Amino acid sequence: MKYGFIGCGNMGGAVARAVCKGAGAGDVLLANRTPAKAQALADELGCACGTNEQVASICDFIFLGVKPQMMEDMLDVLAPVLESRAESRPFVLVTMAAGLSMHQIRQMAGSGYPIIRMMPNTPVALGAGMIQYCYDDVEPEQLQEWLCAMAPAGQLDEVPENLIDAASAVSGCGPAWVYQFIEALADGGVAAGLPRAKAQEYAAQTVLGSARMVLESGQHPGALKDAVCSPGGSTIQGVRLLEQRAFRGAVTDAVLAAYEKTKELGK
Ligand SMILES: NC(=O)C1=CN([C@@H]2O[C@H](COP(=O)(O)OP(=O)(O)OC[C@H]3O[C@@H](n4cnc5c(N)ncnc54)[C@H](O)[C@@H]3O)[C@@H](O)[C@H]2O)C=CC1
Ligand SMILES: O=C(O)[C@@H]1CCC=N1
Repeated sequence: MKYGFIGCGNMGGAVARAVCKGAGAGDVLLANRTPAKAQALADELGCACGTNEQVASICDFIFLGVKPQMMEDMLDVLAPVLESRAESRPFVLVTMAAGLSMHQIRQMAGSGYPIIRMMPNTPVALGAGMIQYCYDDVEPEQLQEWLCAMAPAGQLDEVPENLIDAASAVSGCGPAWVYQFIEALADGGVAAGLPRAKAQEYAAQTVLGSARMVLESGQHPGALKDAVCSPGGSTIQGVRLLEQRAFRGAVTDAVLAAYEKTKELGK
């Protein structure tokens, strides 16, 4: 079995979904503390389900999808399993844990195994994720194989490890704040008289289309904003109000608060 997942929650489950597309479900093995959760996802994706020990024993890429605070206890149990196979059947650890460095994961796993550290986000579930990654001691063929398996997850960007925490605070956490914005935009529409379902559709499609404009036009977001604001029109009144309420400063501070907390998780 090539790809194994330990922890199939919101993020591990979304990545497993992508890898089933990229590598084929027949090459994927899922494990979770509550086995029924892994079983339900395995049934849906058409892949296999097993135990942490099985993933650690037989998979070539071992995705670690548990919370950072649970990583040490989880790996403590698996360290002897990893050690006993390392010589005969090498493997790559793949961590997605916020705040934990490759060095820390290796210490917890018991040795300096080849490792990929990635920072995905939940839109990975739809193939629309943003994933930063870095690695150490991984063979070029192994990396290529991993990149192929991960391709259906979304945009992959290699970065030095010292940028992962900052990236996590933008694209790892960012979906939560975008959902808050969509909810608020829809609430405004409902307040102005739109039915809820229409308000939500209009808000979400607006965020999707605006994001595509930024990515595909290459224009600065400020210039794109200016193109919406007619002189003496309605939009600039909303811009004025959001500036009064320190909208952009609040978002920037949210990123920095998340960045500081991410660094704390690694201590
Ligand atoms: N949720 C997100 O948007 C993102 C999460 N991450 C990272 O992904 C990792 C997982 O986070 P989530 O999926 O959000 O958490 P989650 O709580 O949804 O999923 C964690 C899963 O691990 C299972 N688990 C816990 N201990 C276990 C053990 N000893 N053995 C096997 N399974 C075990 C839990 O039952 C649960 O299903 C974390 O390290 C987090 O930092 C990274 C980027 C984004
Ligand atoms: O909130 C968290 O800790 C995780 C890391 C990035 C997104 N969610």
